[in-house]
Amino acid sequence: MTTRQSGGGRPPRKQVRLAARLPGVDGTTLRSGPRSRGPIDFRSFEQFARTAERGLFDFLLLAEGPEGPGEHRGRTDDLDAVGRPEPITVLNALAAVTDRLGLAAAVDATFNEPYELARRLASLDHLSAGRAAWHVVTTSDTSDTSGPSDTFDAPGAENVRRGGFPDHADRYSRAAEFVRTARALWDSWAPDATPRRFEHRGRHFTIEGEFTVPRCPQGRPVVIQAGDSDEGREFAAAVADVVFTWHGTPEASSLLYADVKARLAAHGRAPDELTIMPGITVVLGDTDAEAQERAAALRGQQISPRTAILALERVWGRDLSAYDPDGPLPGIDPAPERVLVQGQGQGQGRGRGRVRDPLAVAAEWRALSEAKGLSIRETVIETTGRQTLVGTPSGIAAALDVWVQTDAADGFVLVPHPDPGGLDDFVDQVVPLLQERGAFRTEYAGATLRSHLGLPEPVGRSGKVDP
Ligand SMILES: Cc1cc2nc3c(=O)[nH]c(=O)nc-3n(C[C@H](O)[C@H](O)[C@H](O)COP(=O)(O)O)c2cc1C
Repeated sequence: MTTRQSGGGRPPRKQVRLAARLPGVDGTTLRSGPRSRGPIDFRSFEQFARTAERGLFDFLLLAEGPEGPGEHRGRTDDLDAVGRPEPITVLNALAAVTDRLGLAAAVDATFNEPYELARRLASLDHLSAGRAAWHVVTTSDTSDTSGPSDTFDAPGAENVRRGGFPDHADRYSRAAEFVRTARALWDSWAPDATPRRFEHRGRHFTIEGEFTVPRCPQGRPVVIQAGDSDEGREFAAAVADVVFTWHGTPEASSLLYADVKARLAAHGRAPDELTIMPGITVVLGDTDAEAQERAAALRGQQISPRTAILALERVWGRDLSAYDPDGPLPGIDPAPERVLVQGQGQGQGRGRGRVRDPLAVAAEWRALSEAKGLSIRETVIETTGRQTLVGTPSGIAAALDVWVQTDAADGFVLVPHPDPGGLDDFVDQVVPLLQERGAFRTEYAGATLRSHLGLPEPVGRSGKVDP
């Protein structure tokens, strides 16, 4: 949202939105070290949530995918969360140890059902007194290791798939109808707190009855969207309150920002009814050089020799286990077809498959490796990293503020690498500087997530929706 705040005689200033994301299936989080308790321990979630609330963040987002941990030729990826709890359940527990922080869960609109999910989200909204959000995800049917490393893969969705995997457009059409149906259910209680019958007949769902959860404190939980395709952006413009993106440079982000905001008018919405928040990873240091050193050390930890070979095999589509990670890239070309590395069943590792355009990615990697004299591992480190901002707290506060003031973003979803503790430095060192700049709140003004985001409470309607 583009609320502006004036303080200390300064002109009104667009406010930066902040949120934090804890990955589910993942390829970037470092859970090693003496303080790490692993991805299933509630205390890890609690620590993260308390830090985000101390930083006055709008919300904490728990990522999720239908797939199990990323696996390749029978071995689980080094950095994947093996054993992770179901996000909405965790958020219900977090509601009891936080007061103001918004609580957002990624839940797939391809594999769930509106009545059940609407109930679970409305229940979370009641238990948290108005802090629930739903990140509506649809799950990709391909992965692309040249982009973010935690893409979400259909091949891993066998554990929940019913019949064939729907194509891209169908997934979005189901998601749009899913959200409309869920909203009709949330709206189905009359203002005098009596339930009314709902009825929905559509292409994907035909349901009727009475919704069992009373109208929730926010009216409707906040809706977050992240897909980047044309359909994904249209879907966001039609239904989302927040867009979460991976466009991690101001240039890329401002293009997306202008595009998505321009789509709102066709849906009868104003630009500030949708908040756009790129996911960013920040590495801090007392000096720029120290921050760079720390960033390099983190990348080295993330890309072990084994992970480097694995990333290479996903591009080349061949068994490259005999290659030395500290040696040069393979002279042979990637396998041309979309066949996958031999080994498990059809040969595809779960969770992450082959990149979209292997020949182009291989050519890019080779060019980089030759130009800079990089080994396999160094090339993977250089090409798959996602450390958006590396620098001093003041440099980073200034950069974030500029992104927001120039409408390249409305705010950011922080995705820290080390867990736990990855968010503390940002909250302790960068948040106060954003506050000094008059670009970030110094206290929560309201109690609900809608109020943090400046969104009005929606007006309840009848239980009928258009298909
Ligand atoms: C920033 C971002 C975060 C995402 N987070 C999740 C997630 O937590 N779980 C999931 O299953 N899919 C997630 N997705 C996948 C999207 O829901 C969607 O399925 C995918 O991006 C394909 O749609 P598109 O072609 O419109 O981009 C995410 C996508 C993006 C861009």
